[in-house]
Amino acid sequence: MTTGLEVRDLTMTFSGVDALAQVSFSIGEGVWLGLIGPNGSGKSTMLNVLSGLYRPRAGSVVMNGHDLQAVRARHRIRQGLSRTFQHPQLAASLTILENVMVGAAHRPTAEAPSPPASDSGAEWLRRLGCDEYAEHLPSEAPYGVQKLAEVARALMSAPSLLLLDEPAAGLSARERVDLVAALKEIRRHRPTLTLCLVEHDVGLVASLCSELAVLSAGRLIANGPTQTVLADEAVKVAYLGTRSTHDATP
Ligand SMILES: Nc1ncnc2c1ncn2[C@@H]1O[C@H](COP(=O)(O)OP(=O)(O)OP(=O)(O)O)[C@@H](O)[C@H]1O
Repeated sequence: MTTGLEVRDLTMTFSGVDALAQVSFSIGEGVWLGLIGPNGSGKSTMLNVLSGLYRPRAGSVVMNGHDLQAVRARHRIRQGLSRTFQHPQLAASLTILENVMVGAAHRPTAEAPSPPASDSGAEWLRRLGCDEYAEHLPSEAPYGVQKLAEVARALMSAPSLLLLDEPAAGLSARERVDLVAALKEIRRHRPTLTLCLVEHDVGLVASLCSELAVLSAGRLIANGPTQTVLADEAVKVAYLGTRSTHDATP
């Protein structure tokens, strides 16, 4: 059985226009892949297809050897696929810690029903540097903490594949530094976690991901080791809109 994620010939069409056109790539188990591309290139559409919110017109998504086509969005989490959203979707009436604990209710059946103490909600909040807000409501916490709380909630479901949709969007420079530290902490504690990171901050992506996949107008224009992809002429053109001596490398 192949572990990790395999995306084969995915096509997603809105009103006759391909938001994704025959996109194929794979992410090996434990690999962190950055999915980048200009505005409107199809990154969020890809995450929505992977998480089952959108049904593709063609193609398949295979995770750890299982074809997810017939698996509904809400059941994919029990198969080990978890995600965050660009704008954190936390329950307003629950504390940050209570929100994080909600993730434990969606652990895969193969996992212990309740996480070990070393993987408790409080422990993840501490690792991600936001434990001081554990008992606060989301509205009382900084935006960066709300975004990290959503990541912690996703981790509580014990995913083998985590999809992060623009975790740095809306964060201050300081919060971005904290985010990178928090994500590195996740890698330290979950070395087998496979991660797909959608993000506009290419420097941040390059500091975390060993591989990149680049979308442009719904097509995959590059995929491979981070530094190789960033040196690719087609990638520079997609980002800068012109062939030039400027460097897309952060
Ligand atoms: N629900 C939808 N209905 C119609 N068109 C859509 C829908 N979602 C996305 N699109 C279109 O699909 C294309 C890809 O959009 P998508 O949001 O996936 O791009 P993106 O790379 O995530 O962009 P951004 O970086 O700005 O978030 C765009 O042309 C967009 O207008």
